[in-house]
Amino acid sequence: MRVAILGAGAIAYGNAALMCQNGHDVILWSPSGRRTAAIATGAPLHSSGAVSGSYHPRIATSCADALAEAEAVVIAVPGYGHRFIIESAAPHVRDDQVIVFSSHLSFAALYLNQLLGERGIAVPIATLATTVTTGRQTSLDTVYVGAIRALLDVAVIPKESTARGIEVCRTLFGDRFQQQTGLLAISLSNLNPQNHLAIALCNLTRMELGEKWGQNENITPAVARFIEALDLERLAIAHAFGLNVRTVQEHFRLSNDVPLGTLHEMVQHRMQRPGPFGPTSLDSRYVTEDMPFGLAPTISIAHIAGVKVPLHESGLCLMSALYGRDFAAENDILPSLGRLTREMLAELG
Ligand SMILES: NC(=O)C1=CN([C@@H]2O[C@H](COP(=O)(O)OP(=O)(O)OC[C@H]3O[C@@H](n4cnc5c(N)ncnc54)[C@H](OP(=O)(O)O)[C@@H]3O)[C@@H](O)[C@H]2O)C=CC1
Ligand SMILES: CC(C)(CO)C(=O)C(=O)O
Repeated sequence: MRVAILGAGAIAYGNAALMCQNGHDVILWSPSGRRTAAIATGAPLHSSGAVSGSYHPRIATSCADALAEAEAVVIAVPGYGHRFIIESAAPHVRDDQVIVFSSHLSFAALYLNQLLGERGIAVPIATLATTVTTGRQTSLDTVYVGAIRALLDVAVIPKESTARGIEVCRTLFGDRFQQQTGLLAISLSNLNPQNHLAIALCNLTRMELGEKWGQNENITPAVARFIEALDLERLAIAHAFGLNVRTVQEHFRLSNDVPLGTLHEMVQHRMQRPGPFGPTSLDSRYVTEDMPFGLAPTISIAHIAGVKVPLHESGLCLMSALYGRDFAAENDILPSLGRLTREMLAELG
C-alpha cells in the first residue's frame, strides 16, 4: 500500500521501518524538513530493536507532495502538532484515502472531520489509543523501536466507515487491532497523560537537571500507587458513560508482555529487560503534550459527566505552576470544536 506518514519523529520512523518491512511504499513528511534531511540525500533509515534493518522510505517536500499518491495517511506527531498537521493536510485529502491518528488525543479527529466536511468530503479516520511501535529517534537517520504492541484499541469516524478504517490499519501494521465503541472510549484509553503525569511529576528535578534515569526503575511503589489512583478516576469517567476501557494494568501487560499483577509488580517484571530512559529535560512531551492535550480534555469530559477527578485536577494545576504556564489554555483543538455536551460525548461512544 502507498502510505504517507505526516511526522518524522520516533513513531513516524518506527512505523516507517515496520511498514517498509511489511512491503509497503512509505513516504515521510517532516513539517520543518529538518529531520528528514539526511534520508532525503539517500541515507537509509536504520532501525534497531523490535524492528531491525535499513530501509529507504521516500521523502516528501511538502504535505501536498506526501498526500499526492497515498492510499493511507498516518499522522504521527505529538498533540501540540496536530492542529498544524490537520490544517496542512485537510486541503489535500482525497475521498479515497484513509487517515490514521497514531496516537489520538483531544478529539483531534473531529477537527479534521470538520475541515473535510467543509470541503464536502468524508474519509475514514482511524484513531488509535496508543502507538503500534514504541521507541526513540536516536539521530536524524536512526530509530530504536522498543516494542511492537500486541494489541491496541481503534475506533473510526464516521462510524459507518469503521470496517474500511480497521481493514487499512491491519493491512499496514498487521492483525493487532481491537475495535472500541467510539472516539470517547479511545480518548479515555490513551494512558500516556496519567502515566506521564505521575512519572514526570515525581521525577521532575531529574528532568530539570538533565539526569539520565531509567523510567521503569523510577516507577517506585509510591509512583505506581499514584498511577493506579489516577487510573481509578479515569475508569470512573468511562463508567459514567457506560464505556468499558482497559485498566492501566491491562494496558501495561499488552504493551510490555508481562503477567498481570499490581502495576509495581508488573514494572518489576518489565525491568528484566532494558529501557526506556525517562525525559532528560523539562521540555518533554510527557508534560508539554500530555497536560494540554491529554489531562485537560479528560478533566473537561469528567466535568461534563459529573465525575470528581481531584488527582487529575491537582496534577494539571501543579504542573502548570511548576512550568509557569497555563497548560489547559495551550490546547488549540478543543476551542475549534464548540461546546462539548454530554449528549455529543455519549453519541461518540
Ligand atoms: N515514542 C513513543 O514510544 C510513544 C509515543 N506516543 C505518542 O506518539 C506521538 C508521536 O510521538 P513521537 O514520535 O515519539 O514524538 P516526536 O517528538 O519524536 O515527534 C517529532 C515529530 O513531530 C513534529 N512536530 C513537533 N512539534 C510540532 C508542531 N508544533 N507542529 C508540527 N509538527 C510538530 C516534528 O516535526 P519536525 O520533523 O519538523 O521536527 C517531528 O516530525 C505522540 O502523541 C506521543 O505521545 C505514544 C506512546 C509511545
Ligand atoms: C515510553 C512509553 C512507551 C511509556 O511511557 C511511552 O508511552 C512514551 O514514550 O510515550
